[in-house]
Amino acid sequence: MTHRITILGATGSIGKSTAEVLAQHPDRFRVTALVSGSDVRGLAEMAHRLEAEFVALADASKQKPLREALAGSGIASGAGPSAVIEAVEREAETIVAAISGVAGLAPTHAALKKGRRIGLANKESLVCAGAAFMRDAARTGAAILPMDSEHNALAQALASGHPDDVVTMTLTASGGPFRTWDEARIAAATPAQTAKHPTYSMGAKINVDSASLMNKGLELIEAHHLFGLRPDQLDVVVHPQSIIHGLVHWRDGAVTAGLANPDMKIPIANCLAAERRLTMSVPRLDLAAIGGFTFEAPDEARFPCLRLARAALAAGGGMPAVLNGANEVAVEAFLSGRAGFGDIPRVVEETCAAFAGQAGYEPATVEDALALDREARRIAAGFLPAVSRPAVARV
Ligand SMILES: NC(=O)C1=CN([C@@H]2O[C@H](COP(=O)(O)OP(=O)(O)OC[C@H]3O[C@@H](n4cnc5c(N)ncnc54)[C@H](OP(=O)(O)O)[C@@H]3O)[C@@H](O)[C@H]2O)C=CC1
Ligand SMILES: CC(=O)[C@@H](O)[C@H](O)COP(=O)(O)O
Ligand SMILES: [Mn+2]
Repeated sequence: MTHRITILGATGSIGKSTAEVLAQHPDRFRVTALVSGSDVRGLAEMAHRLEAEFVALADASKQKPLREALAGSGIASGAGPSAVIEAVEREAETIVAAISGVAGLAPTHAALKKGRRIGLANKESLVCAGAAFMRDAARTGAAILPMDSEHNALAQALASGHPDDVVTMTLTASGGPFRTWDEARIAAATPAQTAKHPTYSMGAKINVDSASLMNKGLELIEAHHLFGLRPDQLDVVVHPQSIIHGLVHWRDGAVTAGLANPDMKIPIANCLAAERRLTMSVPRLDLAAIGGFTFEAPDEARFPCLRLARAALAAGGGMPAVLNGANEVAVEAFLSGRAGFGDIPRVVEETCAAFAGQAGYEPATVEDALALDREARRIAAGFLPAVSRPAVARV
């Protein structure tokens, strides 16, 4: 039977890697729908290539150019929030959730409410609304398949034993492009420098998160929700080679690790497979060629975002949503030149402190979590560096 796939975030790094996996199995998969933000040309080109049934852009102003780009193809299209929901609700066996940031939460949640199988790359959905999201998944029967490389490796390692026998889990971090830099150099880093990830080619936002180690903090929160472990059962080790992605430590002292070359096609293929694994044309892991693995403890003094994320996880309730919203505001400002790299942890810390009085508040629904996200963004924007205004000239 052909397996129908919908990709949310189709024109991004994960979306393109998913298309490469599908291209290796043209008889097995069919594309129901593709969704992106505003990239008309990229989406139309992909829709033609993958013979999608329907495409949607979140940007409602792009309806006309999208229709023109698809003219004569027979591919239906729409633009704006209702078109995105239409894409999600069309019949498909698996939805790949790969929109960047909390913008992915509402469409992913709409897929979850339909009880779909979800390949979840969009970690921000779980960070913002993890408890409500997982509760709704259990209620609707939606299967959440971890696509993030560490969580995918952990899910595979976990399958070798009983979940009640897990003592701890370790997530590995590449350490990012600034792993060996001193504090002052990190604080002055530029967007172009964050784009030089040592082991993966990824989108701009996750590149910044990886460079600040916020990505690993978000992943601890993601693991907490996916695997139901307490914060003290989750830790991080820096492993610059990105070959070991996650380790499960069992009660008898054994450790099961998930290894693979750093290539997102591998976890994506794992999520798209059914009972049997997909055959993938990817380079085989060659340990002798790699030569050695190294490990370091993460340095939370140089990378305070990891400490802040751990604190938000420990605080629980809505604090991870606040952390995530503040981080998105600060990262956006950094990427557009309105803030420095060193402003990111400061804005996140000040925003989390501003919400300390509401530490016990747990958003009961995804909508409540989104409301908290909006409020956190409003507060975080006030902590961004003041826009420099030209001095009034003497007349
Ligand atoms: N890249 C990677 O290797 C990994 C990524 N992830 C996670 O996967 C997610 C995607 O990352 P990545 O692929 O790198 O990101 P990219 O920036 O490369 O791609 C983001 C995608 O989301 C789309 N998009 C942005 N805003 C909206 C919106 N409001 N509505 C609909 N679509 C939107 C973009 O469309 P457009 O092009 O039109 O702007 C694009 O297709 C993130 O949550 C990230 O943390 C997890 C593990 C690894
Ligand atoms: C590929 C993937 O899963 C990313 O989330 C990756 O983890 C980023 O690398 P870092 O380990 O540098 O955060
Ligand atoms: Mn990851």
